[in-house]
This record gives sequence, C-alpha cells and structure tokens, in this order.
Amino acid sequence: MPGILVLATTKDGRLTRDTLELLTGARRLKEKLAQPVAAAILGTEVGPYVPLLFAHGADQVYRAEHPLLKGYQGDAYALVLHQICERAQPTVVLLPGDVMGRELGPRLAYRLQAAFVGEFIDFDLDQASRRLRFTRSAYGGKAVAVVEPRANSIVATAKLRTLEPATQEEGRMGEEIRVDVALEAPQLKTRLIERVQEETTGVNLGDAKIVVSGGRGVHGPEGFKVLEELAQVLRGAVGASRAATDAGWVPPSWQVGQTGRNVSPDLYLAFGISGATQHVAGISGSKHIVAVNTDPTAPIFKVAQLGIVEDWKAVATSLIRHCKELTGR
Ligand SMILES: Cc1cc2nc3c(=O)[nH]c(=O)nc-3n(C[C@H](O)[C@H](O)[C@H](O)COP(=O)(O)OP(=O)(O)OC[C@H]3O[C@@H](n4cnc5c(N)ncnc54)[C@H](O)[C@@H]3O)c2cc1C
Repeated sequence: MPGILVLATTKDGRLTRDTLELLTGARRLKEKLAQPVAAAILGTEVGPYVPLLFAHGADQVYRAEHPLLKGYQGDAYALVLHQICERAQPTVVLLPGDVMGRELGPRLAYRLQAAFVGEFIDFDLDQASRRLRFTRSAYGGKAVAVVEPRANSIVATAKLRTLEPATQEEGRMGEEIRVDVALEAPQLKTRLIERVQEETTGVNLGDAKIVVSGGRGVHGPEGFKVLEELAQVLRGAVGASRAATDAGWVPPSWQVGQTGRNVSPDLYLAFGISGATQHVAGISGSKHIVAVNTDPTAPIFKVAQLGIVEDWKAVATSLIRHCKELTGR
C-alpha cells in the first residue's frame, strides 16, 4: 500500500528532533491522504530506535543495517533509500531540510522519477484536484511560493523548526521490516576520510528554548563574550547574524537565517541586529522576539513583540545582573 516515508536520523542515542518534526508532517499527511506512515532507519545497530519510531507515529519501520551505513555517506544512503522506496512505493518521502536532505532529495527524486520540493514550510491537499500543495518561502522570506507537484510521487525536504516535534504515545506498536541491504564498497563513488565534530559547549542552537543573538551592532568578538555569558545564565544558546559570522567574530555555524540555521525558541533575543529579511527568515518560528537596537526605525522592531531602543551592552549586562540575582546562578 502506498504511504508516507520519513528518513529517521539519530544522535547521541536518541531520535533527532528533525526526525520528530518530520513525523509530525507525516502524521498530518496521513490524515489528508489516508495512507500509513513509514520510517526508514539506516545504520549499523538501529534496533533500539524502532519502538521509538512506532511510539512517535510510524506504522511501519524499514530497518536497514550494514557496515557501510555507519555514519552518513551520500552514495550509500541514496542507494539504500532507493531500495527501500522501491519496496515501500511511497507517495511522499520526507527528508530533513539540512545538508543531508539537500544532497539526498534531488538524487532520490531522480532515481524515483518523482517531483522534488525543497524546504517546504507548510502543505495542504487541494480538494478539487486532490493534489498536495506545498508552501515554500521565496525571495529570502519576502514572498511565499505555492507548488503543486504533478508527479505521482514526491520527495520533499521540510524546512527545519517549522513543524513541532511529534508527541510520544507509549506502547504504540507497528510493523518492523528488515531490509536486505544490497550495498558493496565499489558502488560508493566517494569515501569519507574524516569526520570533524565542531566543539560545542552548552545548549545546541537548533534545540534551544532561549537564543541570544548578536549582529554587527555588537561591534566585535568581545561583545559576543557578553552574549555568551547571558546565554549561559539563561541556559540558552548563542546565535548571530551573517554580518557577525562573515566578520569572523563567531563561527559560521552560529549564523541564523536564510543561509544559516532556522531556530524556533520560546524566546529570541536580538542584540544589534537590523532585521534583514534573510535574518528574519530563520527566526519566524520563535514564540517571542525581543529586539535591542539603537535605531528606532530598524526593521527588526516590526517582527519583535518587545522592542528596546537602547545600546545593546547596557541591556545585556543589566539582564545578566538581574538574572543572576533571580536565579542565583
Ligand atoms: C543571499 C543572501 C543570504 C543571506 N543570508 C543571511 C542569513 O542567513 N542570516 C543573516 O543574518 N543575514 C543573511 N544575509 C545578510 C543580510 O542581508 C544582512 O546583511 C545581515 O543580516 C545584516 O546583519 P546585521 O543585522 O548584524 O547588520 P546590520 O544590518 O549592519 O545591522 C546592525 C544593527 O545594529 C544596530 N546597532 C549599532 N550599534 C548598536 C548598539 N550599540 N546597540 C544596539 N544596536 C546597535 C544598528 O542600528 C543596526 O540596525 C544574507 C544576504 C544575502 C544576499
């Protein structure tokens, strides 16, 4: 039976938040298309994740284990996902809108002769045509595009942090399908030589409930030390505008926005950030935005629920002091 297939990924012994977001999308699709949700999990010892996938809404789990699937490798993943799709015959394949999804999506769509939709932020079923319509952000968030794929199968990447993570239902069961992986080393055109993990401390930017971000108005790397202290007191993560990352004040991985990370915290604090559309595109999932800027006409104030026209440092240091008093940290 055709269905919806989600690629599941794991980190530190858990399903990633990206996977849980995709499962939310798949469950919504299930309601619209009346088709089951399947998840594909690839790796070496992925058995423990199967019940978790059932608990988060998967009706079937395709379990593919092979030594060459240890860690992500594009060629291997594309080949095995294709094998799974040939067996599952999904109507829609959902992949995360990250570097992996951007690589795998078009490759898989080509192999399946499916339509490809990149980084959708929403979707609906057109009642008249009974076709899915995907909404994507366009022109750096200035417009939206609605795409109606005409192919019978669709491969789509979901823009991360636009869907809520799927909730867990203890004891929910499903069907586990062991995949007989046909994969030989010579099939892989590239070889992973080394994996370099960026050193990070504190809370992960993508998962943070509070993000403290700085822009060009922070005037240098020293300013970010103050923002790091504030983030630490608030148990949040530090982000940055592209102006700050391009200047080399902080690592590129801290960049928030259209060409950086999407964040969806409960609270986004923007210090010395003007609010260019490309930056705002990455923070639209935030529940509350507070902006501090000396320019009362800065566009960031249009998207902020609370705007403070003030020097960023005066506000940040005062916040650190008060939060320390309140929390005793
Ligand atoms: C294709 C493309 C993709 C892009 N992708 C991204 C992206 O992913 N993320 C991103 O951020 N940008 C992105 N950009 C760049 C974006 O257009 C802006 O140039 C960038 O976001 C500006 O960063 P900023 O707000 O820090 O700097 P500015 O626009 O220079 O703003 C600095 C702000 O600081 C304020 N300020 C100055 N001094 C103080 C002070 N003492 N206290 C408080 N406020 C002060 C100023 O009033 C000003 O509003 C992209 C651009 C392009 C063309």
